[in-house]
Amino acid sequence: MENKPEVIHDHDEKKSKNNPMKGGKLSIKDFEIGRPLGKGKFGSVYLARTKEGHFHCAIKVLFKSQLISGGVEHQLEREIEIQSHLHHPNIVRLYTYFWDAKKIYLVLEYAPGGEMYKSLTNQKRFTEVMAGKYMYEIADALQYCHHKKVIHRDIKPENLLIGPQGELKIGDFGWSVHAPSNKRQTMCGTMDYLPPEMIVGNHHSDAVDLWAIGVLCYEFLVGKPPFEHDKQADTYSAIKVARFSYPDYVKKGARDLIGKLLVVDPTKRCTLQKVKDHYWVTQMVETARKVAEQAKAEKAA
Ligand SMILES: CCc1cccc(CC)c1NC(=O)n1cc2c(c1)/C(=N\C(=O)c1ccc(N3CCN(C)CC3)cc1)N=N2
Repeated sequence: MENKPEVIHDHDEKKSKNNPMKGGKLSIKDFEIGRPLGKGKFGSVYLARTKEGHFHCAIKVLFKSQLISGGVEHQLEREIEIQSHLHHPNIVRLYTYFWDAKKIYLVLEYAPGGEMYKSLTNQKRFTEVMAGKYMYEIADALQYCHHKKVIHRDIKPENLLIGPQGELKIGDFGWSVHAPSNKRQTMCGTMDYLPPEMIVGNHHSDAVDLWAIGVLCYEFLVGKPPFEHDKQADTYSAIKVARFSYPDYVKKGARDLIGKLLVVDPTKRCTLQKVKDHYWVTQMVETARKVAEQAKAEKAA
């Protein structure tokens, strides 16, 4: 049976032509662009679908000029390098990217639930069940990242999205690095999530993400972060000694978990496995599962 390279080659050629996510050189012409989904500092994100196969995705359009004036082009390179190799249900997939003369396009997984911070703002604060379920999901995603030696370093509601089943998805790896790192970039935006070791300027490890999910859990339950103060100096001094208080409605289980994450000494913080196994988290995940099951049963009835 003679070898038929041209047939095999054509077959591959057809596959990559039909499925633009595979192999073929992509351009914005391969997509139909839908409504704008969000606006960020360096660009906007649009709902999109491939012309061939109608594959739904989100395309983030970044202007080269803005990246250069922001001095963040290598940060984008790192973000692409890191996020394109992460495959986890609670992390937004970066399928591929391409560029033209003026712009860079990131083809991302579409998260139809929208932005976590808007959901938190609209609801003021989440129920314990939602907060506990989100804590399990983000701990699972970060455990996967840390296992691959990736530290996120910028966990906060603004970088989180909501998936088709209401699940949390980490949407942005702009500040992530390969561990261990003592990279000190000029931080922009809020310092509410900064851990003591990043303020004092020491070498920091993946434990910075443990601190951040402690702040996140508090903000999910209370509607604002634990160290928020009008004056930046007050925020810093509260963070350095982990000084914060709870409103009365925050219950024992949640206080126990947060208290094990917001620990000044990074080596003493609760591990991600212990977060996933924490009695409050497992209780909330189980309740969320039952509520979802009940809702599905009612829908089917
Ligand atoms: C440029 C945007 C940006 C800057 C910085 C960080 C991030 C990550 C969060 C991003 N977003 C980003 O990369 N994104 C990647 C994404 C993505 C954003 C996204 N979806 C949405 O943004 C979205 C927004 C609203 C929405 N609806 C609102 C109204 N509801 C009634 C129905 C649902 C539904 C989906 N899917 N993949």
